[in-house]
Amino acid sequence: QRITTQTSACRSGPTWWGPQRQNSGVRWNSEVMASTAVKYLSQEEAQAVDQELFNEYQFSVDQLMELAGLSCATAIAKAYPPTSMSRSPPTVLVICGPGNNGGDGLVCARHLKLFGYQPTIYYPKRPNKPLFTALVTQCQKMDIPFLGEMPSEPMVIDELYELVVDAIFGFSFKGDVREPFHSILSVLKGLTVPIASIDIPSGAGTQEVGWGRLGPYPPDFCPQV
Ligand SMILES: NC(=O)C1=CN([C@@H]2O[C@H](COP(=O)(O)OP(=O)(O)OC[C@H]3O[C@@H](n4cnc5c(N)ncnc54)[C@H](OP(=O)(O)O)[C@@H]3O)[C@@H](O)[C@H]2O)[C@@H](O)CC1
Repeated sequence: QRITTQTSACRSGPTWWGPQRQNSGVRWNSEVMASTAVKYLSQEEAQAVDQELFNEYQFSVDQLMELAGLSCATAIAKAYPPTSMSRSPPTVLVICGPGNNGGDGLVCARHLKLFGYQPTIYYPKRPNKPLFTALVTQCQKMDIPFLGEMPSEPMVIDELYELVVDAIFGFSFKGDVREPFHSILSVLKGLTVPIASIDIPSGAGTQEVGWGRLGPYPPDFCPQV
């Protein structure tokens, strides 16, 4: 079943538990499994999958975040191979938000570095939790720089980076975007370099399918586990 209700989270393939699982309210029939088309989950469905993985399958957030970040870096490397980019190594700006979507971005940056990219992270609002401080330390130990300020002009980002990873908000975004993220999204809207949004385009949480704050929704490229 193609899921085309409100606010959707992008998935690059069928979920791993097979076509018969229906606990999350998402049906995967053989037609869907055979299809290469992208499928979408509503915000509620994505949150239900999240709860199922934590509660029923007893995954930890660290496990899922590592898989999510690695999967996103892998998808980016397939869509934008280092050899296809003009710089060597290709420069990537990873913008991380205050929740788990931002954590996915930190993991993604670490794996992008291993895949031959040169990531730089902007992480303006950092939760004071061991998981996130550990992820920051791991990036620092890999000599991934953190920006003190977001460039205020889209043109500056276009000149410095070949790709931007949007790891600002995932499926828990709601309401109107608050600062500093409102200004950040305004800058991102003016970019010409590609934006890879993790899970969903940030700010799309309450938007109808068809239009997100970062542009047409679904976007061209939106990796997830
Ligand atoms: N399910 C899975 O299997 C896995 C899911 N994973 C990932 O987790 C993501 C969901 O993570 P999440 O629940 O932490 O929420 P997320 O969207 O990152 O942001 C929450 C933060 O945003 C803030 N905020 C909200 N609205 C705002 C506004 N209008 N303006 C400004 N701020 C606003 C809010 O702030 P608060 O309201 O608390 O002040 C809070 O700090 C999911 O999309 C996927 O990427 C993987 O890590 C693991 C595997």
